[in-house]
Amino acid sequence: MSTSNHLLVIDDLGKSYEARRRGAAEGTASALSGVSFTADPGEFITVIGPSGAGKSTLLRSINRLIEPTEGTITFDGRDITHLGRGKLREVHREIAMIFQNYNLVYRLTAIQNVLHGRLGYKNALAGSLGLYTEEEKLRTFELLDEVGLGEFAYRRADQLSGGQKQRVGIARSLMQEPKIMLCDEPIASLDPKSSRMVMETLQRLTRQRGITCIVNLHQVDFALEYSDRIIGLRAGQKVFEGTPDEATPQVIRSIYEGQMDEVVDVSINAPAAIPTLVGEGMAVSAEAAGGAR
Ligand SMILES: Nc1ncnc2c1ncn2[C@@H]1O[C@H](COP(=O)(O)OP(=O)(O)OP(=O)(O)O)[C@@H](O)[C@H]1O
Repeated sequence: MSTSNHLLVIDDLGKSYEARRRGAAEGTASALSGVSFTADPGEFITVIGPSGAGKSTLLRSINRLIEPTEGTITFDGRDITHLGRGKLREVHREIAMIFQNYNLVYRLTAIQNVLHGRLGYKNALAGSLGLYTEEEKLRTFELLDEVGLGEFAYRRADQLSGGQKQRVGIARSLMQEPKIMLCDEPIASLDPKSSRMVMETLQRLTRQRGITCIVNLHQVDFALEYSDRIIGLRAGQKVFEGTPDEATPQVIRSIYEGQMDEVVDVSINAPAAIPTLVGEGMAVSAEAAGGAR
């Protein structure tokens, strides 16, 4: 596969875990196998698939929070698959990560959390003493404004709503000046209205700043609504890659084969795709339509 011109090239990526459960035979279990795709600047890509399909494994392998056991990851023209710790730390500045549980320090204010986005640029002493430049401090205000949280700058993180916490997480990741944002189920704990705000914020960042977003989602409707491209995983393998228009109800059904009860339809305003599936006798959890997993 040519690595030229793409921001990210994932080639034949695989991950096997040691299977050493009590009573089970020793060996390895494949969580991800032969996954290849590319991502370009400013693209909004979602990864969908049933529980256990390998979505988190894929996302976390890209920045090597999980070490892949096969394949290569080329980021910005550089093979980072086997990069040592020091060099990887430099690369991590440009690969931000957004987590389902926000990963904020709750006793600190929104601003202090956003400043933490600069830690990757500081030595250990400056980081632990919280030595930030005036420019960096000003930047936190701008970024909190940008995600609609200017008035909450001095609010402790534990006094923010879930959607606000996630937007602080997004502002913090922007402090890194990333080229790519990996978002692992960023809206799984949020109600539909907050989910929409977070998705709109992420989409705006890709459009306006040319940041690439790769987002793991359970909410198929949101994937259809916000993505430039959708990747479907099933049992660790890529079984679909295409535009939302190409992700027909039939395609969605094939990705979730036998697990349609996991399809989460959160869209109250545009429930176009899922009712078609329900109409064909597929089960969609009524509880799931509330947006939480
Ligand atoms: N640390 C681990 N050790 C062994 N197996 C693991 C480990 N982490 C994940 N797995 C397995 O790898 C497979 C893929 O898991 P992964 O969490 O990537 O799926 P997922 O699509 O993100 O699921 P979910 O939507 O439920 O979060 C699953 O079968 C899971 O049990």
